[in-house]
Amino acid sequence: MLRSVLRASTTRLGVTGSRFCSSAADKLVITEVDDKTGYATVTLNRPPVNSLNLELLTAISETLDDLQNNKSRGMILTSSSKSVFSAGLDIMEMYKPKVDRMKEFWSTLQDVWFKLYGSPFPTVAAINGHSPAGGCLLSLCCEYRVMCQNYTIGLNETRLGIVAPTWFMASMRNAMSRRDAEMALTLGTLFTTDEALKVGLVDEVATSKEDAIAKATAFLDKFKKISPQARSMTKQALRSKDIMELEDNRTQDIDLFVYAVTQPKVQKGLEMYLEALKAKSAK
Ligand SMILES: CC/C=C\C/C=C\CCCC/C=C/C(=O)SCCNC(=O)CCNC(=O)[C@H](O)C(C)(C)COP(=O)(O)OP(=O)(O)OC[C@H]1O[C@@H](n2cnc3c(N)ncnc32)[C@H](O)[C@@H]1OP(=O)(O)O
Repeated sequence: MLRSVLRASTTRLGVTGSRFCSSAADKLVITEVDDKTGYATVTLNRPPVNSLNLELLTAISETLDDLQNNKSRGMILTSSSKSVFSAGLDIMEMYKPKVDRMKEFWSTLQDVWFKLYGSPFPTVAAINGHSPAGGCLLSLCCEYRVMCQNYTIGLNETRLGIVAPTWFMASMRNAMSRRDAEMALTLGTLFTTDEALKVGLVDEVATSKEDAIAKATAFLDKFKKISPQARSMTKQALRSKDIMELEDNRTQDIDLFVYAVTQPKVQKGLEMYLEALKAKSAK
């Protein structure tokens, strides 16, 4: 039985909420902990497409802190949308940006990556909708991915004329073969669910969100008889090279992001992309 709500994270207005004080629908991230298993289901809740702006990233980051502080037994990451897991980074954070906010935005994305990619507790993404770019990154940070049928997933940055940072690339390389990752990253491939299964970008296919959560739970159950400490030390050792690489280059990575995104050519590209998205949604 799910009991809500472990932590009421940042609201859509960007104000930190308190425990149990307002309805889950107001929260950017909803955390529910199963009494029996101790697993937390973390639901991204920023309609319409869970695009990752500063406030949503802050809420995710705070949620990950809470789970770690509460010695979580496992986390399932999913979405409240019926058709989108996450549309990736909120393009409005990069289009005509204010530099200070942009730096905070990127630094918070780095925090989320450190906390999720390096989390001591086991993590699964129940991908119940499209998952391009930053959405794909969130799922790649998890140890296991279960994806519902008939959606798309991938790091499609090159299709937008931008370059995925090296730590995005490392996260993909950790899940699939180097060769497939190189092809996927250079082409900016958005895989269908079945294609993603074939290349190992996802581990299982589900018929519904409920089925995805059930399969995610079954994955977490596999660790019941494994020492949590031995498990987390093994995971962190395997991922430590990627983590240290970004730790050593955090500031340069932020500077490079600001430099790249503020280039007139990139701004023009983002403008055209936004226009195309708006025109599509207006149809
Ligand atoms: C070395 C460094 C070098 C260079 C550095 C440069 C850059 C740094 C790297 C940055 C890495 C970037 C990562 C990213 O995540 S970029 C974002 C990429 N995302 C996408 O391409 C997805 C775009 N969205 C879609 O394809 C569809 O929306 C989606 C997810 C399939 C859902 O489709 P649908 O349900 O039909 O919904 P709509 O398309 O109608 O969208 C509804 C509504 O949302 C707006 N929207 C969608 N996606 C975004 C987004 N990512 N950001 C902001 N807004 C978004 C869309 O415009 C609609 O708005 P409207 O007002 O018209 O309702």
